Amino acid sequence: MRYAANLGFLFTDLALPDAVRAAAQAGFDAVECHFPYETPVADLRAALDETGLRMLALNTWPGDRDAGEFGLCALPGRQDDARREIARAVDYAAAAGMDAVHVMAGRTDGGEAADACFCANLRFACDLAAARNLRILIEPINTRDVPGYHLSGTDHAERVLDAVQHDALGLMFDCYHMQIMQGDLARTLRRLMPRIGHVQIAAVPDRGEPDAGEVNYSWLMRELAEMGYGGHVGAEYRPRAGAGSTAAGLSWLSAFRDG
Ligand SMILES: O=C(O)[C@H](O)C(=O)CO
Ligand SMILES: [Mg+2]
Repeated sequence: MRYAANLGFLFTDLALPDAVRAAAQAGFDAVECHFPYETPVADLRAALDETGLRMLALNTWPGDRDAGEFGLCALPGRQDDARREIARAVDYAAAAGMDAVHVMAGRTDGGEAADACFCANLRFACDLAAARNLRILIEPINTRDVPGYHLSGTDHAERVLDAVQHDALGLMFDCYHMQIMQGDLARTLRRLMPRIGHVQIAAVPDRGEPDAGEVNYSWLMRELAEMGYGGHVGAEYRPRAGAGSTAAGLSWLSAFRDG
């Protein structure tokens, strides 16, 4: 299995280009990020070119997090803001040579208006992304960490994928969120494999290094390979000893690879 360092949580004591270099030094096969927008894309490209790593994906802008926003794309009445941020994310991802954009839904009342808004913005995003040879990802996020998040389970994600019906649209299956919300990870991954665009892991319940907690990821990664998943697995966890100690907590990487 190939592993990507999620630089939204790993090596965050470093500027993004240097975090890319640290991830390469640590032996990751790729990187992914959350919100790179303050980093000039030329600086990021230079680090990616220098290390030979690909940056797999970024997130659309979450909005005003101090005001409780965590995504704009399912918020009725915010279509202009959402589509501006989708366009910005697609432009940045294309310029950085990425594969995908994770379109963040946001906190809503969960009603039909929010879902219609989300699907319309996803169609906009998929058309924009497909023209740049990018994919769009949607990710169910657990409502214990993010109360009210519009997309929090795979049944709803499947309804959205069915409603949007676009080849560019895929499911980002974050095992941390899905273990909290619904469990049954292996069977759900196997059933949804044709629709999976990316997989992420972190320990449950503390979201730390994945070689601890209630999920046996060493076993699950072997199952994922057997299912035929050919993508990277995103290590999207918070190092227990702090971001400055990311490298010290990477014993799981070689252990998982050695199977
Ligand atoms: O938090 C997550 O798991 C998502 O992948 C994300 O990046 C939202 O910031
Ligand atoms: Mg995630």
